Amino acid sequence: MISLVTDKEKISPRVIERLTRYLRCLENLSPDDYISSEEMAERMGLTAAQIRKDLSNFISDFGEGFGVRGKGYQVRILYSGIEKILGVHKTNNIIIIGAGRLGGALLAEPEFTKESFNVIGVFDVAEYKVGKEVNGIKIRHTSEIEYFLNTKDRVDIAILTVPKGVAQDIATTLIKAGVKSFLNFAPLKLEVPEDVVVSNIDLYGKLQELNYWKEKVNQW
Ligand SMILES: NC(=O)c1ccc[n+]([C@@H]2O[C@H](COP(=O)([O-])OP(=O)(O)OC[C@H]3O[C@@H](n4cnc5c(N)ncnc54)[C@H](O)[C@@H]3O)[C@@H](O)[C@H]2O)c1
Repeated sequence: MISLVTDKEKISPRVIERLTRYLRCLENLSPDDYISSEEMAERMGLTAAQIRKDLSNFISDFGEGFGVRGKGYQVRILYSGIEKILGVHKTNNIIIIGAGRLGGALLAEPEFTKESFNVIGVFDVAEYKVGKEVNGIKIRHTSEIEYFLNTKDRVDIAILTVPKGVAQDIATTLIKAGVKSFLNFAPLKLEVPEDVVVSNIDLYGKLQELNYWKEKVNQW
């Protein structure tokens, strides 16, 4: 229905990050309402120009932008458009490797029972965890991964919540079996081929960033 990237090469990761925030901003609004870039900017602590610039990277299937002159963006259209850009309007099958503290917490997250991000498998090496269920999903032994990937549904994203020392080997095995996207929590840079994407989550790094900005704000 809506939204094509005009030129993927030009889209920076920052724009994609802001798109996910736009979705969060829109999801509490009435779908039939319109919202201006100024109102969105105020709600999100951004500038209206930034929002307009981000959204101008994309066009609708009708060859138009998202906004309606004098009215702003219709919530429903902008929301579904951004979902389409991000690919979250379709089901993404996820596996989690490492059912420890972090993996267990992610599994308990209700977002992962939604259709758009659907956890279809969880793997761990600890025998005493294998066979247990978390959030209705049975933990399988890591040795079953390759069989699982060859026989079950397509896996779109693998989340790595394993110790640093085993993460690369696991990623390599998964890549050989066709997994192309990783959300990596292990504190190392995964070596992956060009056609594989990795998003690293580093909470400690975020705290350091925050600390920098906290100090800056105190100086202003
Ligand atoms: N990115 C961040 O901000 C952040 C924050 C906390 C932890 N971490 C990292 O996330 C990872 C998990 O942390 P945690 O606190 O959940 O650890 P944890 O020890 O509680 O869990 C790790 C799990 O991985 C399993 N495991 C070990 N080897 C495995 C293998 N070969 N195959 C499958 N499973 C295996 C263990 O049995 C355990 O259940 C660690 O690498 C940690 O450094 C990152």
